[in-house]
Amino acid sequence: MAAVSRLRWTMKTLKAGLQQQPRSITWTRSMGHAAQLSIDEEEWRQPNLPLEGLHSREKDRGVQWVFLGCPGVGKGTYASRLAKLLDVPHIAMGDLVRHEIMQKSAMAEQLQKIMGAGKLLPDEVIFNLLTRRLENGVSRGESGFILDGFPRTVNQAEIMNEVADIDLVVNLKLREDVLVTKCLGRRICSQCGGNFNVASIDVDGYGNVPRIYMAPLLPPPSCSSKMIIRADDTEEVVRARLRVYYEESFPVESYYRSKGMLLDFDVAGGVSETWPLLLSALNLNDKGAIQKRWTMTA
Ligand SMILES: Nc1ncnc2c1ncn2[C@@H]1O[C@H](COP(=O)(O)OP(=O)(O)O)[C@@H](O)[C@H]1O
Repeated sequence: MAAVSRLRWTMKTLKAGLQQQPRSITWTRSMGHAAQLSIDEEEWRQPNLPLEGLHSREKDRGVQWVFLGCPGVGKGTYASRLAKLLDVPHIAMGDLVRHEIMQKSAMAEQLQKIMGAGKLLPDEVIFNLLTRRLENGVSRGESGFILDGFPRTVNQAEIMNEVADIDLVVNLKLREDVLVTKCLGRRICSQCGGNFNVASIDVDGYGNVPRIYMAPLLPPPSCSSKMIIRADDTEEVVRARLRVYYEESFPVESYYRSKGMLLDFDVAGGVSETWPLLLSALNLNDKGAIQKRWTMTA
């Protein structure tokens, strides 16, 4: 019950946060460009995450985690796997937006246009969709969440911080040339909604950047004739989304890093290679149990 009332409270405050937005939006604009950020060395220290405490602090609720990272980095893939493992819902903001567009609501056309240009949607819309999704979850008895694609601006992170305890923020990282190839290779089954990727990636390393190999993730025969490509996965729009990420979302990494909540994680290759490394970085085993006390150091 504690989790339910907390979420209800969260929803109320999210709405209140929206009403206060004009003030915060001004603040975000002045912070909204990576070039204006000065990152001091303190911020780059690795966090001492209270991962074990996370379970003992509130035994009656699931984890409340956030996944950050550029388009194509694999947020959806790893967030959904972890959500299954930890028995919490995977809430992908992009999916909520696409679902809203499919409902052909009054604002669908406008949303489609903004999304099709690779831009961010207004916070009002985002909080509205998120609030609705969380409320539905509460009524179904859900507890905890892994958010993917939210928050994407410091303003969103600030409001979220006021209304919910985020336990951990996982920041997935991958070199940009691979991100673009991955986005262009994305395919979705129009029937079952499964996500696949036809890109075969094998790029040499340079300097400190390691070689990356990722085998394609091909659909089963039952899906292969039903593959569709997201309208915003063209090269032009992917590059626009990356630009938006660096300007608007990159500061969110610094925001959480300075709070000691951010876990940076380099995607090492395909799922079979990366997944065990991610579990290990999160101190989890493949049954979702905590392996050992979190001892991350600087
Ligand atoms: N938190 C958010 N704030 C504003 N717009 C969002 C947010 N999340 C998703 N969107 C919109 O939905 C689009 C698709 O999001 P998503 O599926 O998460 O794509 P990506 O592959 O870029 O991570 C974004 O380009 C943006 O237009």
